[in-house]
Amino acid sequence: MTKSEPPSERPDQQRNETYVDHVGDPAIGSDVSLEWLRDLYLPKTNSDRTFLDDGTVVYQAQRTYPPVRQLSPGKRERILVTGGAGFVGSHLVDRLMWMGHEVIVLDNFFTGSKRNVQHWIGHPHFELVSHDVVDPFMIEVSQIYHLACPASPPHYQYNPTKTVKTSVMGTINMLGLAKRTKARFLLTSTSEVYGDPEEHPQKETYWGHVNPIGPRACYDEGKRIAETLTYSYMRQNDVDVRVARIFNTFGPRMSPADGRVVSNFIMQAIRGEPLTIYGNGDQTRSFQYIHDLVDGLILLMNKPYTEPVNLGNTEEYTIKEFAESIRDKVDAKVPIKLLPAAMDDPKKRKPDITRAKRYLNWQPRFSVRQGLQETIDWFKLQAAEGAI
Ligand SMILES: O=c1ccn([C@@H]2O[C@H](COP(=O)(O)OP(=O)(O)O[C@H]3OC[C@@H](O)[C@H](O)[C@H]3O)[C@@H](O)[C@H]2O)c(=O)[nH]1
Repeated sequence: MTKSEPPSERPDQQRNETYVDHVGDPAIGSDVSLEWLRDLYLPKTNSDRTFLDDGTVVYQAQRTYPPVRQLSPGKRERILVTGGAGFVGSHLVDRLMWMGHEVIVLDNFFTGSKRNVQHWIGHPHFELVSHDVVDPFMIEVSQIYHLACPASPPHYQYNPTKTVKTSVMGTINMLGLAKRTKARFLLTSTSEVYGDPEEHPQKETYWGHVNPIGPRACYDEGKRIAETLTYSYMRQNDVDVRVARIFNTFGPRMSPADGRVVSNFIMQAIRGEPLTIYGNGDQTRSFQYIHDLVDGLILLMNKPYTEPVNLGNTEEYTIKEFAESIRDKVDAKVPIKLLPAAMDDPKKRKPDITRAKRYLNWQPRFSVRQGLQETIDWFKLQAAEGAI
């Protein structure tokens, strides 16, 4: 693999923050250099495609795959990742592949994209299956990371009944599979189970404040029942379970049409359009960079802790501050436009990560600043290639 330099602009150094160049945990073999990961989504050269002057693109068959660790067959897990072609799923797949495991991805490509995992297609350790988790799926595996579900508010509200079906039937199907194969099962739940929280920051012991009939309910309540199902299978059927409650996460491979705040603001700034704030911008969110989340998910899967665990960064911003910070970073001279507030939009959100620290020895390493720079670099590359 070619050794690449860190990006020329390192704003973290301006604030004397540490520049993260390694992620993962050597104790479980998930440690890897940021260079290796960056080569997958921000390659120095495009070895797999050529853009021609007539506006066409020629994709070439890849001759070599990214290097992966050698793992003895006894240590190699067969891992199913539902939603593995999505934003979070594809980064998780990259890391599991790096670790030397065998990975099977299920995705219905509603919000996921084949392009996110194209660098693994044909690899002897990798399989991509087009399948909707609402329908049962039979396979022999030793671990299941169950991610499949639209996660951005516009996507999950687009077809709310389908979102509920995905959470309920999809989770039953995957828990059934875990029960039959005795696979360890990890549910990716969400900070949205806390609703519009009356406790701040949110601890895992907080029961939440969710409107069961509002526009967000299909996702919030869907994930809450997915958690209920997970612990029912644990108590009733001895399924070995893990539950991660994921807080706002961003990074390369977020779909530009995703509709979440990070991708919206970056795309708007790059296009020179006003940044759209819903409400007055005083609502807060705490944003974590994708590689931190992946570290947390793999640690959780590999530790014996079965209660829900918050995974998120504690750096909390108002949406107004966040808009200004993205505008500065992209160096865009665009106005901010206030739009009506979204119904039931949580007014504040910040994780208490004491549990993750104690039981997983995990805490975020990336500053929002470094993560944003890498994400902006990625969106700019997509725009330059005409992909967005
Ligand atoms: O263009 C935009 C988009 C969003 N926003 C605001 O920015 C905040 C964050 O919105 P996002 O859509 O990014 O994400 P939300 O926090 O509402 O939901 C997210 O929560 C946690 C995850 O499980 C999910 O990925 C997602 O549901 C909200 O207050 C929203 O109203 C804007 O002001 N402008």
